[in-house]
Amino acid sequence: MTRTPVNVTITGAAGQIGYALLFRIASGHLLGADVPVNLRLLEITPALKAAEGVAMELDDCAFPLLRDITITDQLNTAFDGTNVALLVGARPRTAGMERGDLLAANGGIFGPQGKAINDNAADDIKVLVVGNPANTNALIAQRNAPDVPAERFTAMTRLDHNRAVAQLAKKAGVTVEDVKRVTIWGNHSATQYPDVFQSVVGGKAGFEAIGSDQAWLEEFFIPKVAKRGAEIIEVRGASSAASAANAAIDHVHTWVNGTAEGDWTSMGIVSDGSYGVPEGIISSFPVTTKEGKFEIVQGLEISDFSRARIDASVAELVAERDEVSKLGLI
Ligand SMILES: NC(=O)c1ccc[n+]([C@@H]2O[C@H](COP(=O)([O-])OP(=O)(O)OC[C@H]3O[C@@H](n4cnc5c(N)ncnc54)[C@H](O)[C@@H]3O)[C@@H](O)[C@H]2O)c1
Ligand SMILES: O=C(O)C[C@H](O)C(=O)O
Repeated sequence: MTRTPVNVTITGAAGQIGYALLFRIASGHLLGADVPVNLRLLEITPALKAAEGVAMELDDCAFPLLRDITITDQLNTAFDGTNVALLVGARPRTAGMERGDLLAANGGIFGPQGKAINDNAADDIKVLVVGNPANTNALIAQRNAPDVPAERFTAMTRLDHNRAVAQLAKKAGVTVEDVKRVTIWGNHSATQYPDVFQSVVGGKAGFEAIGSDQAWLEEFFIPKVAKRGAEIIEVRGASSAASAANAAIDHVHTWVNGTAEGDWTSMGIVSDGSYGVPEGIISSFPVTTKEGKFEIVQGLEISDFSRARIDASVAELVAERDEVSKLGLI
């Protein structure tokens, strides 16, 4: 194999999502079965030993595509020549913490990481932020990387997208491949709006395919998808890990390799003002991707029902942006 390896940096590499992610990256699921990778694992100092243990297991898999593993607690080393950065490690919310405290704690992580990406990463860097609050953490990183094109910073709403697809397929009695054009709008939080009105399910308009069941949509589907993260925490006793890692793989794979003809995906991206979402915030939109670039799907008709829900989630993002701005993080 003669291809130059792609440098992939994973922060929080010794955590739950890291453990579910690394083996799939090393076996070719992120970038393709013919793309060799170098892995850069960034962890906080106390977790370096655990990261070494994960690296030992990666070695023991003898993955043909895995060329090199670097384990470090140094930002400049972690992002040196990085082509793809998966920013997973974050400060979780703990008891008694207000939103402002959480944003400030994460600002201390994502600001310096953005700067290190700015100063060290490869010219074609693509960044996916998974660590919560993902949209605003991505905004902080992006604003601290003024030399990197803003569109290279994205936040993960693919897990929400996949959750919506799965619920729609179940309701309509079709397979997940038969569910297309679902959109997650807004924030990766309970205010997000999973939109079925543009979707195509089993070849029919999505709303028709769910029996035009408005009550199911409002009382079951929307809260089920928007609050699924909390439901997983309650039932599993820990936040989603394998499904989050799977969504991160899907997000980058789709970004690099393109969306299927006639379909789209959902990504948290810097708004260009489309659909009335204020320019500059990182909000989820319907996007198509091709050759490593994405475009917002334009011209969708937005009903009053959808508009109110998009606006509510966007208002939350604006409030988060204002808060991190007040804290001097952007
Ligand atoms: N966007 C989504 O859809 C989505 C879904 C699931 C989870 N998440 C979020 O992903 C994050 C990680 O989840 P997890 O289950 O892997 O958590 P985890 O606690 O198991 O692992 C997090 C890891 O990050 C490391 N870390 C903390 N600060 C760091 C820093 N400054 N630099 C490098 N590493 C650092 C920790 O040492 C730990 O190993 C959480 O914020 C979680 O809420 C997001
Ligand atoms: O970690 C969380 O708070 C939940 C997570 O973002 C999820 O959607 O599963």
